Amino acid sequence: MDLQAEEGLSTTSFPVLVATAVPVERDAVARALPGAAEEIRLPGGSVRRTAAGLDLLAAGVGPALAAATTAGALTAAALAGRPYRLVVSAGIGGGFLPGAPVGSLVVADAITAADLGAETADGFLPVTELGFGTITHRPPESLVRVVSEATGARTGTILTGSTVTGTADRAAVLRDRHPGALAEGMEGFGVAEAAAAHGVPVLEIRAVSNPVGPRDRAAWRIADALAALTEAFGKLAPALES
Ligand SMILES: O=C(O)c1cccc(C(=O)CC[C@H]2O[C@@H](n3cnc4c(=O)[nH]cnc43)[C@H](O)[C@@H]2O)c1
Repeated sequence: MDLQAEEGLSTTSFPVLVATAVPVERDAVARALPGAAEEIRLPGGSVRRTAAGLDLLAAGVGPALAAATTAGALTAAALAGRPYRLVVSAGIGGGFLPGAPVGSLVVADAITAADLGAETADGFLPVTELGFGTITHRPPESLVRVVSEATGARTGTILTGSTVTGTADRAAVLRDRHPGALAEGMEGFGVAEAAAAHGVPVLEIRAVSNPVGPRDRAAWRIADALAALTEAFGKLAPALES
């Protein structure tokens, strides 16, 4: 169905775009939202429009694909005359212990690219120190507070990387560079870059499926984290609508 033809279906004319990485995360968010939903085709993907006024997008794994897909959805909505008023990057993620144990929820007060820069003989230099771009997007404080109060989410930096941390050494490096980090994912910064390009505020919410550290795939609690994501959006959707 054409996006423009869909005008007026939503409960709000300025809906919220929720970008997850994969369909199971999108479906976990959808389970929290009662009422009919409709699939809207876009170039490079599709958006699930819910009666709650949240459009759900499985934007892909990793910052580059997530940025490209999110930018496509933002552009399509703007061209259709119903631009999004907020973008939410949501999904499962790694949690830094002890601040963010498995099963907990984290909302970002800073969305930071952990590996965007250059290695030098003297260590890692972020792109900002090379004179380019940005490595951090800051969600509006008032919205972060709304999410935290509605869901009980812990507030801190969520790091974005193209590689899932898999060793204690790498986790220690990240802690050292980002003392405020509570969680790690692979999409938040990409989604935030797309939102910033459209002048739309962004949030990132991660349900913790595994600790950040030595890789132990068997210990990942993906089902529990997806359930936490559903519970969070059940509380969040009414708060975001208001
Ligand atoms: O290592 C594996 O065997 C493996 C199997 C299934 C999935 C993965 C992923 O890497 C999924 C990445 C996916 O989930 C988010 N995520 C979850 N935990 C973390 C983490 O500790 N660090 C970074 N990202 C994480 C991420 O946003 C991706 O969308 C691996």
